[in-house]
Amino acid sequence: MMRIGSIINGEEVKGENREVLTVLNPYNQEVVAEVVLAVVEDLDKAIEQSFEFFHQTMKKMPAYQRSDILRKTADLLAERKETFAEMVTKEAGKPLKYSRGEVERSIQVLRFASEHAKQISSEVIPMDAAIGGENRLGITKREPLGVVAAITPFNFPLNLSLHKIAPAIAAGNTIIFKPAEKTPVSAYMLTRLFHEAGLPPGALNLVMGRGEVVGDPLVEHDMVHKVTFTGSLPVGRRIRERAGFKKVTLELGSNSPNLLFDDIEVEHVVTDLVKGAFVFSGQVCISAQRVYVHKSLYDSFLEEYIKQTEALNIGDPMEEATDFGPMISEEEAERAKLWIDDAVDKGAKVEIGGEQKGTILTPTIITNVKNDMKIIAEEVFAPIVSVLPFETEEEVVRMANDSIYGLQAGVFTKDISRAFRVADQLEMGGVWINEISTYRQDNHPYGGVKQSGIGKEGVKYAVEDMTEMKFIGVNLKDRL
Ligand SMILES: NC(=O)c1ccc[n+]([C@@H]2O[C@H](COP(=O)([O-])OP(=O)(O)OC[C@H]3O[C@@H](n4cnc5c(N)ncnc54)[C@H](O)[C@@H]3O)[C@@H](O)[C@H]2O)c1
Ligand SMILES: O=C[C@H](O)CS(=O)(=O)O
Repeated sequence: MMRIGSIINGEEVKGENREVLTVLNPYNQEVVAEVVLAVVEDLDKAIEQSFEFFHQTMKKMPAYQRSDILRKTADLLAERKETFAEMVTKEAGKPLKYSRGEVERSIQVLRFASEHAKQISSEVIPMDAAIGGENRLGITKREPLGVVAAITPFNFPLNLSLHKIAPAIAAGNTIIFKPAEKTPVSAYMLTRLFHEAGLPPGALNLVMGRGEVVGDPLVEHDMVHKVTFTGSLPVGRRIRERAGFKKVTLELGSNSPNLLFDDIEVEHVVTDLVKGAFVFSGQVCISAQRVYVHKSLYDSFLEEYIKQTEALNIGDPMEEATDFGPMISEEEAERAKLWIDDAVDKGAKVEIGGEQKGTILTPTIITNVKNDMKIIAEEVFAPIVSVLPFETEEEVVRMANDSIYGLQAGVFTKDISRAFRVADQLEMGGVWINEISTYRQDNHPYGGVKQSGIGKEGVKYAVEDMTEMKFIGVNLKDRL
């Protein structure tokens, strides 16, 4: 039996009088590991150590060393790709082929960060642009912040953790890493990997703990300079309220819309949208939740969407051929099923799916939906997609924007003018043209507007948010 704990200054904490959490495989309920959870005293020790290490060592570490460590971590992860992918599948229930995809992306994130560590550059200000600014020199520098608290969700336990840890190291910060309770083993393996690649243990401390126990003390601690969080809206809101003057990045939820105009080839778009709505059972923050289809294509689209959804291979996520596996827990599957029932009670029609047994909720397409239904108004975070007809561009933009969220959208049309016009009007952090909302590359700016979040990730942009700009001016007149 694997038994793991927090890693503070390189030492694993498995002492007495601590709660032990059992990690279960969401597909077959087999025990994956036991985790000894941190108490608040462990957290305090980790933060104090991290603060000390930042001031003594990390902020003086040159860029080439930080870059080397990130590159070596990428190399090690590439060597152990299969072991990491299997662990993500075991603890999160993600089909193996998608876990492999997550590891591939994680390697790239590390490589982007390794390259960017050497590119964090300054600016020379044209001081003589201001009256009296002659004979003055002005430069900016980007300085690391100090201790960064990285709080992460279960759904991409490697990649979304790396979107915080890798830029933090590139920028020269130290990190307190608080992973999701459901997926602590990949977080543990990742932390060990960094240390093996040469990152001094004090630069990355792993604190295993329940959000409701260690969350507030971590976010409120005076020695923490920044909180970067990916997760749900209620927790994000709580963090925002408690963080005080700290810098905060919040990557939260969404009910992403996809807009299909009347000039598209239905078949290919359907293939992408099957993946876009059902990959990892819809537990993706940019999952295609609302699909707006021009009424001239609506019937043919729906028929093809149902046909291709029926062909998904549902089963054990460890099997190579599996497209679709469990949700993270039975409670989550039951919660999503209740949302379907609520919609049906209000007049919606289930076109396919909607059957729940244990952690499996079959891929579900729903029509006849209205804006007051939870499956439209809230983030479903489950394999449920709604298909809605529209007539005019103005109407569909209004429907897509009628949401508290604004993370990412997809717009499909051959008309380039319309594509840009619509992209401009959508209240989103990101808009893809002729690509589904669920697509993300790890080097573009990524982050929501409205209640989808604050700040941007995508390595270069996260580094900006994890550094402080300092101005240094020089009076060059000979006055001394
Ligand atoms: N925008 C994005 O980039 C993005 C990416 C992935 C997931 N998400 C969102 O994440 C959610 C699903 O993930 P989840 O169920 O793991 O989210 P969650 O909010 O339940 O948990 C996320 C993390 O927050 C911690 N936490 C819980 N209470 C806390 C508190 N009071 N203070 C500090 N931390 C606390 C948890 O322990 C976990 O580590 C969805 O809403 C999804 O949209 C967003
Ligand atoms: O769950 C939301 C994530 O941001 C998706 S991805 O890992 O960035 O593709």
